[in-house]
Amino acid sequence: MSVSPTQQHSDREPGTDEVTREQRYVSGLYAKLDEERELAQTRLDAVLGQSGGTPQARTERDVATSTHSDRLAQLGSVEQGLCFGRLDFHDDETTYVGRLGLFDEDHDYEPLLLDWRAPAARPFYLATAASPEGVRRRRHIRTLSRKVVGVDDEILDLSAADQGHDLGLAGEAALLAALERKRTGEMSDIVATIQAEQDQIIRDELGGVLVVQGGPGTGKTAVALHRAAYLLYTYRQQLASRGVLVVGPNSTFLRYIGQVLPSLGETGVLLATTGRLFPGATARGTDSRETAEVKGRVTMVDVLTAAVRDSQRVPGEVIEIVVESETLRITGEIAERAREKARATLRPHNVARRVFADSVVDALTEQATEHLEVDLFEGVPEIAFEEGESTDATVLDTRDVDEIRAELANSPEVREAIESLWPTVTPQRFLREFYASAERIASAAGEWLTEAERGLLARAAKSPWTTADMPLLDELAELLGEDDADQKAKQAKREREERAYAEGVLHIMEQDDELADEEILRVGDILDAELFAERQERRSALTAAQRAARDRNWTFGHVIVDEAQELSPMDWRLLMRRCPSRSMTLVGDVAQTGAPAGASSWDEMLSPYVEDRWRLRELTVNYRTPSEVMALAAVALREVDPALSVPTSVRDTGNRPWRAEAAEADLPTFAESELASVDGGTVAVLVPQGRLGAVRDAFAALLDTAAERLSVLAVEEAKGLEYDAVVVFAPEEITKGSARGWNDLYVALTRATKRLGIVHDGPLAPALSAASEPGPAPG
Ligand SMILES: Nc1ncnc2c1ncn2[C@@H]1O[C@H](COP(=O)(O)OP(=O)(O)OP(=O)(O)O)[C@@H](O)[C@H]1O
Repeated sequence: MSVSPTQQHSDREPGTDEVTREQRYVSGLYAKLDEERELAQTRLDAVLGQSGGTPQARTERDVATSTHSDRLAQLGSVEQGLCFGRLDFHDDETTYVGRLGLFDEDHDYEPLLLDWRAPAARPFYLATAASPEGVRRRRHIRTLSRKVVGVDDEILDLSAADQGHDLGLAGEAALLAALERKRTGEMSDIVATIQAEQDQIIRDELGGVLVVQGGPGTGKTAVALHRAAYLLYTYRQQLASRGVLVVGPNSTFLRYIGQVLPSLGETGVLLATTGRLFPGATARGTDSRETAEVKGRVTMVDVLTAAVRDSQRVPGEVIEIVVESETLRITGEIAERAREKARATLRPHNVARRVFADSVVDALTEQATEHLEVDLFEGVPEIAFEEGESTDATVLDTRDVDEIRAELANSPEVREAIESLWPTVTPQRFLREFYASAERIASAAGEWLTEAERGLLARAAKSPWTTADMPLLDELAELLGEDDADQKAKQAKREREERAYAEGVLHIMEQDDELADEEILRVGDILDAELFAERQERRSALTAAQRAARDRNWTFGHVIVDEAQELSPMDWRLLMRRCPSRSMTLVGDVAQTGAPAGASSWDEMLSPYVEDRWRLRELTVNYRTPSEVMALAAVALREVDPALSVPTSVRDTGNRPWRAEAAEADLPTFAESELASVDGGTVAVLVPQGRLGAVRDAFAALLDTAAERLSVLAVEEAKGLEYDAVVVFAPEEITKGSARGWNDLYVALTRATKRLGIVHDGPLAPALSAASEPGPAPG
């Protein structure tokens, strides 16, 4: 059974004196918050005011600066809704719950406010009348800025246990108020009203792969983001240095969720689309669905491997190189031998190139020294060898040979010849040249792709990168590798220097310690030089997230993927490289898969990486979409898979979805009427990809005046988003747009928080017609 917004369950209507009482406490908390801010600011100012001093003093200052700045940012982010809950226990204890922890230093650091992530705050989310966990009353405190505007109480005794809470909702009044609010185009946090099934997921252990499956609007995105905040709070030491990565389907979606983590006081999380996960290339173009599907197949690994091998050439004709009037020859045999040696190392292409080059230069050196010896002996009368005298005595000693070798290796002609046979190449250049050559595509992909599929890969060298290219570039980066021997030597030197410096600092600090107190743990006991050097690096001005964004080899402490069903097998290979520890949270809904290369089962998606070692949690309650809208969406879901059912909606609105037959040009009229109905809320018009251009043209004038509240999007772009009212245009065309057309329509129909309408200018499936009612006439 759903609960209508007017049916809010407050067990007792708390009077105004309760509000006044809570105001007093909440005002005290804000006063404490101000005090903490002032303290952090004073400390920061003091540190910033200092200058000069020893290297140790500078290091300490840097650490202090970043600590106080972080604290200030955190204290600044919790201003809205600082305190949102209170628990009264049977033993007369009272606890307040909020966005961060505040303590009373004058009274033994007694908690004034508990951070929502602290274990002691858990009953706020989990306690029910049937299992109250010692809680007598749960109170939601509603605030506007610093003012308490209301409280909602639940008394958790058994008499309340069967009061129709069939969805097991905690804090229904506060929850329904949160769900009824107008959407602004930015997602809000749900910290005050997290439900028990969501809390279990948020606080699930850090290790291993956790899959969260749930229908539309069940809070998967919200849960994923709160989990990021929870993990950073609970495992800060482990995660702060490696960072947490949150992957979303597109940049509109990332903008939509961008404010949630900062509002929870967390700024060190890297948000990215897969199109941004290859440093050094940015996806600006789009592929057709068919091309994206081919590029996403795991067989692309074989194709690229073959393409890289094809680039390791044996010359058709002997390459002649004239060095100091001598003609040296790279024959097919020499190149073949060098290639075999280099491939036998199993090293990536650019790294194995040294072996190839060495082998060719060796062969050329042999030719050159042979010539020289012949020249030296020319005209010298033959003298018979004495018995026992070596017959292979050479005139050139090893130093001469080394010199000749070095000269050959550095000669531009030799280098050019080697480059033509085994080029040093970046992933970007390789892929551009590959796409631009039908011949290379045919040679590498002949065994794996049909002619038509190969045709989909071909494109001009100057075309922009696409999202589906990113995992291919990443794969190539692995296959090609980087000959970074010189860079590594420099890095090792820098690390040695840093360690020596850190040892110096520790030595000074230890001397101070010894003078101070023999009993106290000394710095060296708890921090060795290596760790200290690492920390030095960590406190560099960049956060882990920022450093990770620039480094392809960065591995994250935890990776969260939203809309995980959309990722292709090639995307997964890239992501798994970024998270060798396999500490991951994957949230999605296989019924909403739109990408042709996306997954239809979690098992199929994950088994190549973790076999069956992943755990599944499900979300079953829909917080976004009212039940009337879900009844219509269920029509689309049945077409996706008759065995699936829609999640249960928390709310009814009494508004059945409407339908109207009208042309593209009439859409703005419907949108205007929806804008009026949602009174300041948001409206989206979702259309088939092929009609987007024409529909946007029709909306040019309206978008000028209502851009803040109105979006016109192709269905694919609406993934993960929500609006107060949604108008879906040409549903038949959406379903016919791709092999996953019904999934796309299901996504479109489940974006509305309040109202849904369908406009069609072609036929409408009878089941869709039956689940809606005739709506307004156009104009
Ligand atoms: N416990 C909660 N309290 C208040 N609001 C909630 C709660 N859980 C979810 N919501 C709200 O429900 C809406 C849907 O949540 P969310 O976008 O996370 O769902 P989703 O499962 O990711 O949906 P989809 O698969 O359709 O993208 C959001 O507005 C979210 O804020």
